[in-house]
Amino acid sequence: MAENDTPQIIYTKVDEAPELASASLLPIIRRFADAAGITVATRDISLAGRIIAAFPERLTPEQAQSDDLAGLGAWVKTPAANVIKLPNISASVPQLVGAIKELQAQGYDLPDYPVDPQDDAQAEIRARYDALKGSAVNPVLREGNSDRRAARAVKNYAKAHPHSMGKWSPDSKTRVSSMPAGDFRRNETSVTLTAEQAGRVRIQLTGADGQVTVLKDGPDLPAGTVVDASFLSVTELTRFLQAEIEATQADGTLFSVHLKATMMKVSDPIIFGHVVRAWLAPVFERHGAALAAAGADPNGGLGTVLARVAQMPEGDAIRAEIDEIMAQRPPLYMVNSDKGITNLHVPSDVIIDASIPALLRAGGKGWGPDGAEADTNCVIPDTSYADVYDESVRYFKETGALDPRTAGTVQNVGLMAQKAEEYGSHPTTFEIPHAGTVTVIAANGDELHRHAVDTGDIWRLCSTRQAAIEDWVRLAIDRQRLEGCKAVFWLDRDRAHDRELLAYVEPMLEAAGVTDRFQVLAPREATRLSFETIRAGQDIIAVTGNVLRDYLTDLFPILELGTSAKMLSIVKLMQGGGMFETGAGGSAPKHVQQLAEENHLRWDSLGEFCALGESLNFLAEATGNEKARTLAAAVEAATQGVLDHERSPGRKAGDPDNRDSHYYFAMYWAQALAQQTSDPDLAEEFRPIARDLTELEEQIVAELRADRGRPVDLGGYYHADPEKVAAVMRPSATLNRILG
Ligand SMILES: NC(=O)C1=CN([C@@H]2O[C@H](COP(=O)(O)OP(=O)(O)OC[C@H]3O[C@@H](n4cnc5c(N)ncnc54)[C@H](OP(=O)(O)O)[C@@H]3O)[C@@H](O)[C@H]2O)C=CC1
Ligand SMILES: O=C(O)CCC(=O)C(=O)O
Ligand SMILES: [Mg+2]
Repeated sequence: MAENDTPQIIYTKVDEAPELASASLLPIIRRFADAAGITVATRDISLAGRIIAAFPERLTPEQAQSDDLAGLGAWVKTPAANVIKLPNISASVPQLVGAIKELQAQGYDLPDYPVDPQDDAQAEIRARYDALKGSAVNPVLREGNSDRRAARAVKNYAKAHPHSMGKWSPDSKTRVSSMPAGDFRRNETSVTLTAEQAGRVRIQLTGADGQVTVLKDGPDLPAGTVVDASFLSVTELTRFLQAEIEATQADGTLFSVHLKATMMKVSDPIIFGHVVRAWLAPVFERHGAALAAAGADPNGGLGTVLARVAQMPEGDAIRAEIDEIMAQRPPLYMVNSDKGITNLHVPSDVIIDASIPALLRAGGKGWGPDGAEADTNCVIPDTSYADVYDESVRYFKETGALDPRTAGTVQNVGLMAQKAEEYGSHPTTFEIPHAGTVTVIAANGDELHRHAVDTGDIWRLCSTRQAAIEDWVRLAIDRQRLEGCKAVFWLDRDRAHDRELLAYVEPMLEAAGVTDRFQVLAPREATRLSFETIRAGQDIIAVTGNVLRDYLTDLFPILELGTSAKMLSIVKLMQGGGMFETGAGGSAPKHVQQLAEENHLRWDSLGEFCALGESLNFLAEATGNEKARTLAAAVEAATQGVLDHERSPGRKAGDPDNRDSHYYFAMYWAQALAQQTSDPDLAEEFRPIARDLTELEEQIVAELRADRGRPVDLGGYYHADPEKVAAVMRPSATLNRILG
């Protein structure tokens, strides 16, 4: 796999907008790093790259690719690891199928995705593809806990240049609705493994006839692991969804469902499928068997169902029935009203961590089928974390929108290492095949959990390791000591899992003598305190589990900074290495479409700039490379320059875009290196570069913008042509020549 045998920094090759941005930014980074003798290698963790690596035997030597994710997964467990990790696609089935089709069209002899495997060979193919589905990258690389916050300069910039905020009205009809009973939170049980219980657990389902099915022999869990089990009742879910469809009709609002079908890749597509089923209930009641036979799987979304119906012999009649039902339903919250893409079309189009904050920023409004904004019923079936959003909605109705000019900031310390909590649960999540009792049996035979379940219920086991928990608490203590601000553990004494965590947290705080510096609050109370604190202009640290880490590092940044793309996201790897994620958001699919149609890339690489500075500083600390430290200081100056001179990309074609911002970043970076005095060699090397980049500004900018406003050809979506991408993303011959 080696592009370079001993890289000092690995920059990930990903998908969509950040990958397009890399085509322009990475050559700049490499040119500058080279001056300090630093090698920056890439590893391909894109969806297309992972698909290619999964089928080596079917591809030509030119097509075949190594399994870079496995290599990186091993590297992050070593002290030398230094990774700049950009956001990648966590694929839903429609995205996976799209990527496979694109690669097939490019001549890759890949098998189709078997929706309904008919034999062992197909089941094996399906298993290989399923391993690539959903959040298959982040949990492998995140061998440490998470420290996410806005850099001081970024926060100050947001205060001085506030983004627009929608108005909140006290009589907004927007609300969050969740199951009244039978959800994961209410069914949760939790234990901490003793030394005797450590080892391989067994998960089994015992039917009414006494027959035992082993759902899973494993995983192996060490002593001290917090092991939770829970299930979501499908009967309760269906009842709840029917009631909410009716209630939405009565309220006169839009209907929307917000899930995390990417990270929760087993449970949430099933829940999403139940929403599609409930929405089209009469059609599924009448034609369930025919729809299933045609592969119209509601878990793939309304888009998949409609596409399959169109291929059925009786398709026109069923489609007419679907249209009739849709017309009777309340209006749906839309992903794209121009194209008729609803909330229910694709399970990965509406992802809760980004979707709800965007709605909150807009004053509680979603987009309806008529292209107009409207109040919305936000359906979040499970109550485990829905309180955070429910309290946010209530708070803004009471107080009005947050003012980004004066708001303080909520930082996050997140428990993430070693596939902690729900985000590591997909190998131990099951759609229950028949009614019975699920038990979890420890290695020594002790029964750890017992739940009575029904056909179709979604049962899962989550685990959180002691080493990860202790590392997280130490990180929280360190961060609080450095910031000196309020800090809150978002843990609920009424929740089984949280009580087990507190049994670790409280003695550690006590032993460190810092109990008085931390509060412990349930998510609802912690949400309110956080908003009250930042509204008063103060800062606060949210110390949370993995799901809230994800949710809050979009929620607060989107309200405070307008986006989570500008966040500093440090993963302090437990074996001593460092991983620097770029921002807290995703891969912005809409941005690719805009580039293809109008040659404008509105992706903001500020997250990459922040990660680069941290990565270089980390390298300097780890290896004593003083030039890396000088480069890092200059990166910080360049980032400040981009902010001070407002060189970030604009949203619309005609505005400066991502490429312009990279050019200015390079110019400020070179200027800072030319001006510094701690390393005369670097100053000497960058003086002519800084001079050329400064003096030739007009020419470079003209070349960068020459073809804007017209469609461009990237040669693919998931697997674009690198030469075509380079031509689009590096259009200035002058800039390319200066960078050599
Ligand atoms: N760390 C990771 O690997 C992550 C991966 N993902 C993956 O990313 C994909 C998309 O996820 P989604 O939830 O839609 O979230 P995104 O963050 O990609 O999109 C939400 C919106 O945020 C804005 N945005 C995000 N990043 C930037 C940026 N750098 N510059 C400017 N604007 C930005 C864009 O707003 P606008 O359109 O208004 O410009 C974008 O449409 C999914 O496949 C998901 O699984 C998601 C989160 C993290
Ligand atoms: O891995 C993913 O699918 C998304 C991760 C994410 O949203 C986050 O870490 O903020
Ligand atoms: Mg997130």
